[in-house]
Amino acid sequence: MRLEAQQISFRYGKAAWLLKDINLSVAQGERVGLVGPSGYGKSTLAQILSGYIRPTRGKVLIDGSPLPDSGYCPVQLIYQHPEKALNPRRKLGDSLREGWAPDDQLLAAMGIEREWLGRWPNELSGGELQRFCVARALGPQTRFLLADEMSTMLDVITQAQIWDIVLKAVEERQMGLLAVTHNRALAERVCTRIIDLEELNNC
Ligand SMILES: Nc1ncnc2c1ncn2[C@@H]1O[C@H](COP(=O)(O)OP(=O)(O)OP(=O)(O)O)[C@@H](O)[C@H]1O
Repeated sequence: MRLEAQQISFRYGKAAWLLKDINLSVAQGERVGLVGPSGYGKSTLAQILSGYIRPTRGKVLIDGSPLPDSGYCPVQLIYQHPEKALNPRRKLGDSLREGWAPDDQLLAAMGIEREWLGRWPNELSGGELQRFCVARALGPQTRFLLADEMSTMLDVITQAQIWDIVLKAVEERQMGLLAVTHNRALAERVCTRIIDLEELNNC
């Protein structure tokens, strides 16, 4: 199984081109780091690869077919800002179970307390919310996980716990991982290959 960006170009409205003729591919079981300076379009590319925004030109393919228009997307994006990824009008337990129902073992491993499931998103810290977003993205149909600065806002111990869970899931289920980060040391530690967006982009 392979996630591919073919000749992706993107601009926000009439602004200058942000991404031009990007080609990249992530294979099943591969862990790829996407690095590059701030503002170069890493998050935008991650949103294109997971189907949240459509490229101005080019295609995103999973095993040669476009991403599904509806239903559970096999490419799951974990945003840098969990508060933007959760519906403020849904209790956390309902948001968590949108795509699948994580078991108690995973919730405990993620440090998610049962009592939090009945709370609203504004009643938890950013780090606590991010644990929900990670758990939600690890559904059984996930084939590719895109982690956009997933752990930046977490303390060092929680960062390590969450990366440990994610890397175990990636390994056990042979998912592909694309980790967007400013932190080259982190990319070198967790990834099998590193792509620099500055080199990939033809703007
Ligand atoms: N919704 C939007 N509308 C217009 N411009 C946007 C939008 N989102 C991002 N941009 C602009 O696109 C550019 C790329 O943003 P993006 O977040 O993709 O970069 P990034 O490489 O992930 O940055 P960082 O490393 O700082 O998170 C920035 O100049 C940003 O201001």
